[in-house]
Amino acid sequence: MGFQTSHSTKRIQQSIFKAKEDSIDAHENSLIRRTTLNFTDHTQTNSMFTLSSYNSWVVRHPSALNTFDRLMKGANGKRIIVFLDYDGTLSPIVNDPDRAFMSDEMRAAVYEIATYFPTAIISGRSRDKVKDFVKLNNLYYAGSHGMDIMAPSMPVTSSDGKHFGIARNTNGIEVPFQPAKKFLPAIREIIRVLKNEVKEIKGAMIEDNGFCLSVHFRQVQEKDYDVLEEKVKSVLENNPQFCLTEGKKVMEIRPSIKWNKGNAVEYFLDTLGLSSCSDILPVYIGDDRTDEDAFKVIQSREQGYPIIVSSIPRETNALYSLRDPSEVLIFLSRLAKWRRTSY
Ligand SMILES: O=P(O)(O)OC[C@H]1O[C@H](O[C@H]2O[C@H](CO)[C@@H](O)[C@H](O)[C@H]2O)[C@H](O)[C@@H](O)[C@@H]1O
Repeated sequence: MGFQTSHSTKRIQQSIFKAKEDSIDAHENSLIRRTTLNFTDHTQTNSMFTLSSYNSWVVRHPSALNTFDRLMKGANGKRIIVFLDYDGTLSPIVNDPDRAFMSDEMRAAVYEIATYFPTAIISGRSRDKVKDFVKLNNLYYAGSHGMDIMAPSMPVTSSDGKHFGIARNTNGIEVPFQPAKKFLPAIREIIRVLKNEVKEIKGAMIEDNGFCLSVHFRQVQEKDYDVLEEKVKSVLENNPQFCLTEGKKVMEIRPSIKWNKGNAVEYFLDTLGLSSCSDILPVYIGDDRTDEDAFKVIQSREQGYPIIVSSIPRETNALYSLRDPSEVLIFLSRLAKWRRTSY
């Protein structure tokens, strides 16, 4: 890499660096678990340090399971709305993105939750793909990090002109809200170019997420990171209307519009007619950096529970935490039971 790096190059470098941090995170994660299981392990000193940093982090972001009764006390008389991320929240992170299946138990828990509370899944995946994984019809879906929303069929009442309401075609049939529609041809072209560019890099994979795309490198050898970075960089330089965000061993290319998972939460609340209600309690559960936008929105409303899924300490706008999808399942089951038994 030369000395005179452009702004976008720096952003890509930061992204790759953060993604490398994720591999450290994963390592730390396994150390935490080993410490829990085996105190005589020779990595004990490091692990103990990691465990103690987790313990001090969880004081600031208390477990939503340990504080469940307190949270439910605060929910009494309120209308709960549930927002769920998919990967890393409802399904465990796996090597092959096409095999990130959720368990039947999780599906049953989400189904029951959605019978009691308005529920939406907000994913970075394409809306169709996440729906294919979840396979439930009693909830709402937003794909492409909120850039493709199938919301309730209520008219939008937002007075600030920010939202455009539910679009309908001439037969009165609902169509999704898609604020990045005009970028579709460019996205298709970027996917075509990148697929061709990375085909020689073992393990690299381009995922079409509808209004954005993912460049996966979970299975790429570290020696090939730089060359992959160069390829993504040159595509971005030719497409300045797009930007890069990062997730777990993935670079995501998306249109540079001010629309994210936080806007999607606001949009759902608007279309549900709940935006200005003082008695609502949105619960948002997510594990990724892109979920931080939604955590911020919920925090700024000063009503609701933003919950991060993480088994390692992380900078976050969430107030509460759960360690992994298995804890998400316990939380959702307890929430359903609370609703079943308290009404
Ligand atoms: O918003 P999400 O539903 O959390 O989607 C974010 C990205 O999730 C997927 O990638 C991640 O999970 C994969 C399967 O476990 C894993 O292989 C990958 O390394 C993770 O980054 C999805 O494939 C991406 O397109 C989403 O953007």
